[in-house]
Amino acid sequence: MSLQKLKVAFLGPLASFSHQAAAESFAKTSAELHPHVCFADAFAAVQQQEADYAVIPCENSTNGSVVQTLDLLADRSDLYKDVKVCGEYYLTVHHCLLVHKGSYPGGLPSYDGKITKLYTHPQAWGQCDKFLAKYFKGVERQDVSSTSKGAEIVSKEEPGTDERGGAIASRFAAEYHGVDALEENIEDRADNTTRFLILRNILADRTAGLEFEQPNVPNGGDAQLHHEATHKTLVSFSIDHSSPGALANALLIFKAHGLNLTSINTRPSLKRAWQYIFFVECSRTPCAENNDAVLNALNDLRGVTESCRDLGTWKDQLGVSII
Ligand SMILES: O=C(O)C(=O)C[C@]1(C(=O)O)C=C[C@@H](O)C=C1
Repeated sequence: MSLQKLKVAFLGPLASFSHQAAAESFAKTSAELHPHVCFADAFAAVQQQEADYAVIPCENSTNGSVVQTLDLLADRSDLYKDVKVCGEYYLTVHHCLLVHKGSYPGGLPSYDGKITKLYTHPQAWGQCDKFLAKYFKGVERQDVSSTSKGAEIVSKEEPGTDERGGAIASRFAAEYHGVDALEENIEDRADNTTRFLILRNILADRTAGLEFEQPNVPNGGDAQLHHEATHKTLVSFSIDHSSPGALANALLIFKAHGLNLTSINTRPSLKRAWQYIFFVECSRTPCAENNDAVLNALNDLRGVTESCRDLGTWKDQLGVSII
């Protein structure tokens, strides 16, 4: 293995939640963290082996799937054919409403209703529904490339203009961009958590032997040491929509190989309206008898699907089972 530091790509600018997830998940290594302006650039960096890993959000416990990530995993134009998932990381996400420094020294009680525009990443709106409905009903919302980008925009506002902005981002972003938090913990649920996928290039020798392990396991704690983690696998496929039972047949294959289905997502195929790419996640507790279960299931799936792709297997950071 080369002595060069590991390079980890994430959605920037610095102080995004992706930055936090990348820093925490690679805390035990002396990895270099590289911000990218969009998820696609982080995927491309891994495909081109400019980065060893990318840390990409895929799902939030309050607001569901990150569709931008599913679309990149769908890889309809074969741009990221060597990119696979090798790990996951769960980050508790606390949002703040950030405003230009000094604009409301009295915090939320001193707010005069004059914010005309809110900025954040599209995923964050649905995580703060209740707070936004209570204080910012009808205020224009502008999607930006990340929560940290929103904080940066607010930090650069010219004071004294009619346009006043607010950004939804982390306390870390407030400190990094030098803006104030009008209110903290504005997420609908205190347990608001985003799951990040760790991606690597399967052709890269440098990362082949490394197994990703979350340093601060959310529910397992010490018990994890005495238990065998389950493994998760992500597969995408498309089927012949006109054939009755095509989807049922594909799903039955997972059962036949002892793979437990844990989630199903879809995205439009973009070949024909109302036809889909299916994303199936399944899990198994590794043992001698099921070592080849994923391989065999994929072989069988190829027989009943139009296209099928193995998107990787990794250690489940939540589920533990007794050996
Ligand atoms: O905008 C950011 O800070 C990100 O890292 C992206 C992202 C996401 O897409 O889910 C990450 C965590 C939060 O759920 C909100 C936004």
